[in-house]
Amino acid sequence: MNTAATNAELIETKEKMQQERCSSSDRPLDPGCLLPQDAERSADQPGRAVVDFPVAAVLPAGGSGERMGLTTPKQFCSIFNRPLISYTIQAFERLPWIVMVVVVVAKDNHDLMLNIVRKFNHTKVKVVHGGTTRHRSIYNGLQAFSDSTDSSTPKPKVVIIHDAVRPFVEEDLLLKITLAAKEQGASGAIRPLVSTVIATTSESYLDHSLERAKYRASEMPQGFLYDIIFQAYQRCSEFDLEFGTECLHLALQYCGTNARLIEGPPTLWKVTYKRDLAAAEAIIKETLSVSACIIAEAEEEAVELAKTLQKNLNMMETDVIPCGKESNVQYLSKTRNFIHISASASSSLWVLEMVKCFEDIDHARLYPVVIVWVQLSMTKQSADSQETDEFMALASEVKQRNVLLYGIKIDHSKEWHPVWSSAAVAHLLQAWTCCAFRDALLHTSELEQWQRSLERLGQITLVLIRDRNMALTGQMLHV
Ligand SMILES: Nc1ccn([C@@H]2O[C@H](COP(=O)(O)OP(=O)(O)OP(=O)(O)O)[C@@H](O)[C@H]2O)c(=O)n1
Ligand SMILES: O=C(CO)[C@H](O)[C@H](O)COP(=O)(O)O
Repeated sequence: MNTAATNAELIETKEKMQQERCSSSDRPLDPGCLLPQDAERSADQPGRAVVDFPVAAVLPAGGSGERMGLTTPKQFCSIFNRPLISYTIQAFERLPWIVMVVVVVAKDNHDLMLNIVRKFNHTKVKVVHGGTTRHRSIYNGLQAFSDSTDSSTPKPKVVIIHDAVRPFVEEDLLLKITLAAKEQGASGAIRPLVSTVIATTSESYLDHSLERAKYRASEMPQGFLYDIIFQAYQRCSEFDLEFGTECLHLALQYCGTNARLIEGPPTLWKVTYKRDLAAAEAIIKETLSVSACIIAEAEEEAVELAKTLQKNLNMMETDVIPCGKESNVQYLSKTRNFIHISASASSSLWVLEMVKCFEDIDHARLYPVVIVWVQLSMTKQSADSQETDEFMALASEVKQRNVLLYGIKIDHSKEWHPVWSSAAVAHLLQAWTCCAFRDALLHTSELEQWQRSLERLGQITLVLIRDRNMALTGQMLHV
């Protein structure tokens, strides 16, 4: 960036980002906000304005994640240095119409949870202690609202219950669940069954099988009028609290409330096994890499390279903009991937200024931001060790602030291709009499080489952005 952005511009950008986060824009910032199926919004989508009553959420996070088989409970496992539970909290907290998020954790994890809340600046969270089963934990979470002496947790009209280990939940669905819960008393998300459900005998023989098309998998989120679900938990049996797995069932059995069922997207699935963590990471990566901003320095070659790279990155939405304060700041709110193209040796000032802007608008708090610095080298010199060390040091400095910096050097020297410039071949070439033929041949070779370099540049840039590999930051790759 040539000139630092003014505070007013940054404040404006931050406000714009907040509006975009809260709006139904088609390219939101946060994974969870943008999943392909949500682009197809149904015509009967309820409007945001209709939520004119208090809505709170209870996220049970008091389990130990036995099926995951790790020592850390799955809700505290990290993706991009951020625990899963924080992604789920954010999915609720970002919605202005959700006033409070009660997170239920085991007593031993209380401090860990408070640290997460502090570190990721969650502002609507209240932490309460869980019980020995999921139902007991949910009940504890609901009780947080029943204490009339605690003004920090006023009783909501509708409460949404959602497992802490289901990080991808969209506003559309939360709205539908909330409105259906208000109208009907209870509502829940469902999915078609993947496998057929069968009943077995005690000797492990088939007893009978269910007609798959008639049944659905019960997922989360589920919504309830607070008074109904709280009453259901007060009335239910010890057996229910110990062995039950379905909140909708409690509302039906103990309050006579039939839940309205709403089909949700496949991304609602519950992180249960190790492979689910990898799947969650893949979804986050995919969502973070839908777009990029290519910023070209003023040199003619840099601008040309930017345009070519844009063509080669056709799997992503890209914009090419000149390096300058307005454009740079404006684009901060649109993507978390930046490709800076320059023909000069150092971009460290630009990188530091960008990182400062990210900090000012809190752009890298929740998700890592990628900067790929593409250096167009007009001479055939390879980077000296001081240059490499400086780049490494810069990358490790900005990594502390969740910015992943990678470098790619692309050689565009006017010298001949190495194969042709060997002494022997050069000698032969000098002997040529037909200069025009010789020049044409050399030129073709250079062009092919350049073409290959451009293709590799596109491929490597895409991989760096998609993979967001922490270990590769500070590397200066050569194409
Ligand atoms: N005593 C419990 C048990 C579960 N949960 C929460 O309920 C959600 C769904 O439960 P599940 O996937 O079964 O989580 P775990 O019980 O942790 O997993 P496992 O059954 O593999 O041990 C999770 O967010 C989990 O933390 C809870 O709050 N309190
Ligand atoms: O999908 C659900 C429907 O309410 C629950 O998340 C599920 O039943 C939780 O059960 P468990 O803790 O045994 O995995």
